[in-house]
Amino acid sequence: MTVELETCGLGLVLGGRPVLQDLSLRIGRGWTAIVGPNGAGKSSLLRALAGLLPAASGQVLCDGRPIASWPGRDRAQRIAWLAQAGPAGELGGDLDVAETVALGRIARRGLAGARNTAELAEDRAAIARAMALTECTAWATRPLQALSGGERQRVLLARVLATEAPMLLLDEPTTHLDAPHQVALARLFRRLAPDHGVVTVLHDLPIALHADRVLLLQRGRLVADAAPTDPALHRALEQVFDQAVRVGATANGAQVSLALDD
Ligand SMILES: Nc1ncnc2c1ncn2[C@@H]1O[C@H](COP(=O)(O)OP(=O)(O)OP(=O)(O)O)[C@@H](O)[C@H]1O
Repeated sequence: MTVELETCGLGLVLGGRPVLQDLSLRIGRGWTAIVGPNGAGKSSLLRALAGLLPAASGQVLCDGRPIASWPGRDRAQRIAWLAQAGPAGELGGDLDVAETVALGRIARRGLAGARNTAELAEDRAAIARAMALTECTAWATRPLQALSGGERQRVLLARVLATEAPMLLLDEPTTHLDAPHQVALARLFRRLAPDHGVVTVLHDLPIALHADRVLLLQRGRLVADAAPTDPALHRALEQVFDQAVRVGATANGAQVSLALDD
């Protein structure tokens, strides 16, 4: 199954203020990175794509139908959403790691869960696969609350992967991850990209520039939608980030450096 999300002239208003304005784009298969300054509207766009925020104007379509018209279970089987990492205390009470990952299967099947032994085997295999992909198998019986920030982030990613949804909307998935696990995650997104939509909000530009496509938001507007190799994107990034970064083309794509010198 593949899923296509589309925003048509999307506008969002939060707390009486416009947060997104007149945003039109289509997202299907491939890895799309959403970047931009704090408050640009990245998380709000992701939540709107997930059907979690109502449009003030325009609309969000999932496979051509308004996102709000999809029954919850059908939508959950198509789209999985990872929230921005919050304090540990906000997360599921006393659940252990395997139970937390298994919540991804409840999102897919509903509370009744597997209806027969074949579905139960599917659930177990999906949970094991997701935990292996994020390298958290060894912690299966540890309480989620007892993990470090980076370990917890990997478990929450595993929960999203366990849904086996074809469209993954991930808000700052690299938060708390060390460099090797950031790289592992970028490789995973590349591996998933041929038959999934993987949409990641990222502050980490070096990682974002390994996506297939980069969306640059500024003050609620889309200012660039381009391949990471596009020099116009590099110029737009330097401008939007107020010359605090320098972006240049390399043989393999693009390179980002921080402009620390005066
Ligand atoms: N519930 C809310 N009520 C009022 N304003 C909100 C609400 N949520 C977000 N905003 C505002 O909407 C704007 C966009 O927020 P959003 O979280 O989408 O930005 P972002 O690009 O993801 O930022 P960051 O990089 O800091 O995570 C911000 O100005 C924010 O203050």
